[in-house]
Amino acid sequence: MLVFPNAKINLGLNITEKRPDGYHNLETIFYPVPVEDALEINILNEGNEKFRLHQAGMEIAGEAENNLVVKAYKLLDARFNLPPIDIHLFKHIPSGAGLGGGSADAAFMLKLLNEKFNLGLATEELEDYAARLGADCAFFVRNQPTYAEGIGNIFSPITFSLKGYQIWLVKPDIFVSTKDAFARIRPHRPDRSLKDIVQLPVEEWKGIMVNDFEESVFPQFPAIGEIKEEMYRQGAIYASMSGSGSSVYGIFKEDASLPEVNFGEKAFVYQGKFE
Ligand SMILES: C[C@](O)(CO)[C@H](O)COP(=O)(O)OP(=O)(O)OC[C@H]1O[C@@H](n2ccc(N)nc2=O)[C@H](O)[C@@H]1O
Ligand SMILES: Nc1ncnc2c1ncn2[C@@H]1O[C@H](COP(=O)(O)OP(=O)(O)OP(=O)(O)O)[C@@H](O)[C@H]1O
Repeated sequence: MLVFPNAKINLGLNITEKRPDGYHNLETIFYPVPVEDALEINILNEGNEKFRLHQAGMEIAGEAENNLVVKAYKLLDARFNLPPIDIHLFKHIPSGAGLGGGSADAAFMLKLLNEKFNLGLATEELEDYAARLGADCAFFVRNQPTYAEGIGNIFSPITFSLKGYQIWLVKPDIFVSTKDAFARIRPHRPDRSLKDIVQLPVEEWKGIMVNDFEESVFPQFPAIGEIKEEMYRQGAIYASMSGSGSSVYGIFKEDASLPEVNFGEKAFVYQGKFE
């Protein structure tokens, strides 16, 4: 069975307060984007290990045991004693990008196992398991536009669509530490909730819908801020960094023609349409 875990972007991100446990409360909107990994599982009929992970595409750091698809398998295996599986993961979503690629893989693995082995888990149960693997992981179970609050783990659905608009996504070869990015922020409550802002026409988002991380990340890594400026120069109706970076997206009208711009040899660039 083969699935295509997709990335997400954050539409706005307000860091509202620092909590006694060191984490931060925030509000953001997760929106699915059609940049995808590929994930396949088959029953493993040889050898005596529980799983084998074959990875291709972009490299990700760390041991197989730490891969979130393996963690997802182990989580359900502990309850259901699953058959051994052969896992093929093709990475296309850049890591450390604020695109949630690892979380998407994990959530899609949970859904895949549920279906392949007829585990009968309801959506809510899948979300509970996903939440144990990462704060934004549960979003990918439903994979619908979602307003998130708390530490990014309390969800409510929102109805609006970017269908028809184009997206231009760039991840430069720059690593931003999420932990450091949070540490540099002075949390504050926004004047207006994202829930309201997102209902305005996209043309009106500029200057109102804000990602608080930009204020701390752009001065440290000016090249990331320059990508955002370039997108506006090229006619974006809205542009922003996603999550704590380092990726930046621009939203363009359906009929805009997007140019080829060199953001560096190692940059990841995607141009496509929202589905
Ligand atoms: C900023 C977002 O990208 C928004 O989508 C995510 O909340 C970040 O999620 P993530 O990359 O999975 O980050 P995690 O691995 O959970 O957290 C990394 C570090 O960021 C800080 N952290 C994270 C989430 C949060 N609500 N408050 C925090 O202060 C903590 O120091 C934590 O140790
Ligand atoms: N299947 C996986 N794909 C990518 N990264 C994984 C995976 N499993 C574990 N990881 C680890 O998770 C880290 C974060 O990867 P991820 O792709 O979720 O990036 P991110 O852009 O930081 O996501 P977020 O939007 O949650 O901040 C990687 O550095 C990697 O070590």
